[in-house]
Amino acid sequence: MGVDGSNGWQQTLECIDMAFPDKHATAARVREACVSSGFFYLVNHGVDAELLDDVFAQSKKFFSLPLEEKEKVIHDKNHRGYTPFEEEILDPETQSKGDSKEGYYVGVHIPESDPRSKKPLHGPNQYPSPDVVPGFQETMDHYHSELTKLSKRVSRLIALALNLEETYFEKPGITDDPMAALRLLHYSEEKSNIELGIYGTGAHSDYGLITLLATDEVPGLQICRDKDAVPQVWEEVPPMKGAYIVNLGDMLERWSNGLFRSTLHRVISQGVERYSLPFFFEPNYDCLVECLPTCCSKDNPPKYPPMTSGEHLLSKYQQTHKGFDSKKKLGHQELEAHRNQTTFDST
Ligand SMILES: O=C(O)CCC(=O)C(=O)O
Ligand SMILES: [Fe+2]
Repeated sequence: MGVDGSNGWQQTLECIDMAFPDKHATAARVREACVSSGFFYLVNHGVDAELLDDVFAQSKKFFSLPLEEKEKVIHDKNHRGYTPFEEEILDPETQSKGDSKEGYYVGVHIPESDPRSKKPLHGPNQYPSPDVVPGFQETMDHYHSELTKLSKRVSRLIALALNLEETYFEKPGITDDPMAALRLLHYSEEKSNIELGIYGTGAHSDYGLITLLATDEVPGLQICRDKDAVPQVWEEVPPMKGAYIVNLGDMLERWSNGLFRSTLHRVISQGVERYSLPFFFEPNYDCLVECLPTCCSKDNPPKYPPMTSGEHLLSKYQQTHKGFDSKKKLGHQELEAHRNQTTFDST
């Protein structure tokens, strides 16, 4: 194993060109990628390069503020706002301390007056004061809306790749009220050390439908195609300027009965600062995720029990973030009642 923790070899990931005119040919390549690694690059995606540069610039500005300023927008009960260094620990069994990164969540802005704001993880966004980071809110809201549109376009390719109708994931109840979250990430200069359990981001798979990740040009992301291999083989995913790195979340793995992979990944920091922007596109809170009829049969029964998107996200956030407690929002009984309602609604 190399000093950086990689195993020194690498297979190139698929690079999907969104401008390619034959969508069925593109979907076939997406299928290959989803089955073999659960990761692919995305180019010609239509997101304005200047907008992306602005988001990185605003993110740098925010993270360079003094801690006391950042703590004014510390993450709230809906998981919006600032998460300090080491607050998150994605792989507690392997890590000796939290991830060497700080973050900032921007979700779908739902005003308190909207009844949906009563649901866990739903509510207004937090933003730093415009006097402190001018233009932050406008830039982030614009980028969030562009990435929501792009995620829907990618979900169409994924639907075709699963032999479903193109708009399957856009049907009412699935992603028409998505829990889409943009996260700004800043990794410190702390060099990762596998022996000591110090990681930029501990090994994990993402939780939802898809993640669209933009990174700066500093390497560090690694994937492990087979989490059960002994020893695990980690491959680097080099940064590609202007491209997104798309990866699949747990919910897609469950929908597809394990055919499409939600692959383990981590960040090994090289001793230099790094900035990245994952955009997590998650189904509606109440969406029931269960094996698609086209992905199971008598010989291939469903491998996972059904669950709702909201339940999965809440349990993951509780496992990985020190300060997260969604029960602050709903009383336990209300949460139970809400769950029962959810299950009833979506069957
Ligand atoms: O920073 C990166 O490159 C990856 C971050 C990541 O995997 C995540 O936030 O889920
Ligand atoms: Fe991730």
